[in-house]
Amino acid sequence: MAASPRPAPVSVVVMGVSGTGKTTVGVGIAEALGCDFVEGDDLHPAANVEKMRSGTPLTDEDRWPWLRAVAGRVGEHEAAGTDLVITCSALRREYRDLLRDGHPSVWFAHIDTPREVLEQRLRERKGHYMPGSLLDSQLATLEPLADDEPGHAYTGQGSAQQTVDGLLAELADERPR
Ligand SMILES: Nc1ncnc2c1ncn2[C@@H]1O[C@H](COP(=O)(O)OP(=O)(O)OP(=O)(O)O)[C@@H](O)[C@H]1O
Ligand SMILES: O=C(O)[C@H](O)[C@@H](O)[C@H](O)[C@H](O)CO
Repeated sequence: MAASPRPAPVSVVVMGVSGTGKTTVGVGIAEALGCDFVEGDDLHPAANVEKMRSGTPLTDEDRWPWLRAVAGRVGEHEAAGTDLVITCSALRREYRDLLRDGHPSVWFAHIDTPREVLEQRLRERKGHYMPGSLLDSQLATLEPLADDEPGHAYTGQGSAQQTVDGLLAELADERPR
């Protein structure tokens, strides 16, 4: 009997504004899938990190090299045939189109969290370079997923585990493993 074909790899891009829970939830999704987790923030050029630390929003020009680095990681996993979970704010449609270009494995998991909850989380979070003052620009830049983009938006209002489980259920529905 022929072995059943392996499912095509999936690259879950956990997206959303600062403080929405990308890292927390992304780690949980990667554990459940048993795959690599990559912190997309670690791929920012040092100049971008300094800019955010000083409270200045990034521009498109600042973000392009970073987005290309994120896409590069997706490409490496596709070439190896392995699943991946990677965090990347991916706030605008144009950014997501770049990530998806030539990368059919990409599936966007948008964590959509109300502003009041985000403010509270950013106030309580310690030891991170991203100041809460950048939340306005993050929310103003965010373009929600359109119907023709692969992925799903899920509320980040519940516990992190609820968000992990909700996104995994959508993924299982849309990209059966
Ligand atoms: N229900 C929840 N889901 C996710 N994170 C939560 C939740 N409740 C509290 N948090 C906390 O919110 C903070 C922000 O989460 P996290 O760092 O994962 O967000 P992020 O989207 O990766 O942020 P950034 O893009 O700024 O790095 C953390 O301190 C996390 O522990
Ligand atoms: O596109 C952006 O403005 C940035 O990627 C930010 O979203 C940060 O990387 C992240 O949120 C760090 O806290």
